[in-house]
Amino acid sequence: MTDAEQSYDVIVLGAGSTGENVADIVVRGGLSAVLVESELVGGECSYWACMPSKALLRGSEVLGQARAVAGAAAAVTGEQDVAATLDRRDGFTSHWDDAGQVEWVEGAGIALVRGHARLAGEKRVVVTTDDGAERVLTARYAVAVCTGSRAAVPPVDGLADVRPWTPREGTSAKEAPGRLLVLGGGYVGCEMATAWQQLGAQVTLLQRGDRLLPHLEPAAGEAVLASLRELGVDVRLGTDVDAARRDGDEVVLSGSTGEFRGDEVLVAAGRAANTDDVGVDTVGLTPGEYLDVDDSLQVSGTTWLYGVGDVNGRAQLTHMGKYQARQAGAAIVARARGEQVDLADWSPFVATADHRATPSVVFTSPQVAAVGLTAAQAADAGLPHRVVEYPIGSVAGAAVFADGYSGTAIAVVDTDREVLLGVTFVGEGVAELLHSATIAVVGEVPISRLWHAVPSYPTISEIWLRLLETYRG
Ligand SMILES: Cc1cc2nc3c(=O)[nH]c(=O)nc-3n(C[C@H](O)[C@H](O)[C@H](O)COP(=O)(O)OP(=O)(O)OC[C@H]3O[C@@H](n4cnc5c(N)ncnc54)[C@H](O)[C@@H]3O)c2cc1C
Ligand SMILES: NC(=O)c1ccc[n+]([C@@H]2O[C@H](COP(=O)([O-])OP(=O)(O)OC[C@H]3O[C@@H](n4cnc5c(N)ncnc54)[C@H](O)[C@@H]3O)[C@@H](O)[C@H]2O)c1
Repeated sequence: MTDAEQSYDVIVLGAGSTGENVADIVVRGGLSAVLVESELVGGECSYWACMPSKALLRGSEVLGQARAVAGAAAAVTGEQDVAATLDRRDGFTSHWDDAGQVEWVEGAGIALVRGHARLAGEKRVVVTTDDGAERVLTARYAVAVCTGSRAAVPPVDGLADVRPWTPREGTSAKEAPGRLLVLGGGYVGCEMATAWQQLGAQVTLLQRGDRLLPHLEPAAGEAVLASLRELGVDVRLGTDVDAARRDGDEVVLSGSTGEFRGDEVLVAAGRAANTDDVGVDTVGLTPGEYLDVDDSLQVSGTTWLYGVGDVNGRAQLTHMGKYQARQAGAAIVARARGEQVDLADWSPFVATADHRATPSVVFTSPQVAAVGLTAAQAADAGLPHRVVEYPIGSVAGAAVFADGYSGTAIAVVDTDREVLLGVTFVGEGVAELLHSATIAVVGEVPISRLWHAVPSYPTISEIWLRLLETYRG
């Protein structure tokens, strides 16, 4: 080590929600850690993803829920104050200032270096700081790459040249665009179309294939499609966009179903791994690819390198990145102490839930809350299963929640073991129901025991009872 080099037990590349948690866990475990961040401490979730997008959606959701209750609806006499909603969004992002998160990092005893980090061989990282200087960091035990992901711009002719919005612009725009084209009908496309249409834009959503939210139960995409159309969004399924151009101030997309014009286009077509400029080639890996990791988040073929969060492509959700961070952090600490790390499913060192029980919520109206396997995934996995479905609107709690409540619950039951493989709820306000399902799936609670988990009356949770009764037949 030269004088200019600094050594830490653990180096963490990227101070998003994942990297922050890896660093925190290893420091709590008695190791020293340094976080390297090239942009804002807190990463996408805080500034350009979860928090601003949910803030953009929440006002419209509250208004919709009030309008769905006779009596209360009479009080909704005005329109949403869009400027105030955008101000509230700006508050959640701390006006894109990370001072609060930096304070947390310092308070947690984690060192912070600002700059662009690149691996430079085993356990060695070179950071290029904003003034162009280089700092060399070496790790005694481990390096965790938590550099996340960015919007993937699909190979559509001319798309990169029309300066499309990515989710960054889609969540941080200072005003609603007049006409917004949304390319992609997955999580981002459905949420952002729901948000901006209700904040004054005229949205056209273009999605290839025959449904929205294709990775979820078909009922989810159907309900969100109906609600987007009711809001006035022009949804075009079966539209594979293959060319883009600017025509004066307009952006024009062409696809298999015609030509579409707007003032802006939001690309919501999936993510790409931030591994293209992180020096992974210096340790024998291919830049641009997701990091291939085992269940303790250790990069295959190494003993010191970890890939945690969006960068491994396993489950690109903030809560799953933080879960992986807790598991990887525990594994790093144990290995540093020379302890054996148990790689069996559900051990304290592995992220088994990535495969078996990933929960997610799409914050559209209705919401889609899902955990574990869909029916199609259970079939693909060759698991013996039965699908049980029930309309949530028939439950007393739902009828009280909103007049004419409409929703669906779907449970996928493993018929050999009589446990739940997956559950999906589609309806207003179902996000908070999801954790009950996650506990049932992770705990592999037998159906016979779930009968004793009595939901309170009159809550939407009574849907559990209806699902169990339907399964029993
Ligand atoms: C519009 C949108 C809405 C979303 N909403 C939700 C939601 O509601 N709930 C949910 O669970 N998930 C949501 N997600 C997904 C969620 O944002 C991600 O899963 C999460 O942010 C990933 O965290 P991460 O720390 O792994 O990566 P990031 O948050 O991407 O953090 C990586 C960090 O590494 C830094 N970095 C990259 N390269 C380098 C380098 N070479 N040197 C130094 N630093 C580097 C980056 O600047 C960044 O700060 C949403 C995503 C989008 C796009
Ligand atoms: N609420 C949440 O938890 C939340 C919200 C937003 C994002 N996220 C995370 O971010 C990830 C990325 O979201 P996303 O919506 O960008 O990706 P996605 O994979 O969910 O959806 C992208 C969609 O774009 C379509 N598409 C791609 N190229 C196309 C083309 N040329 N023409 C027409 N359609 C095309 C695909 O068919 C796909 O359905 C999600 O998978 C999720 O992990 C989570």
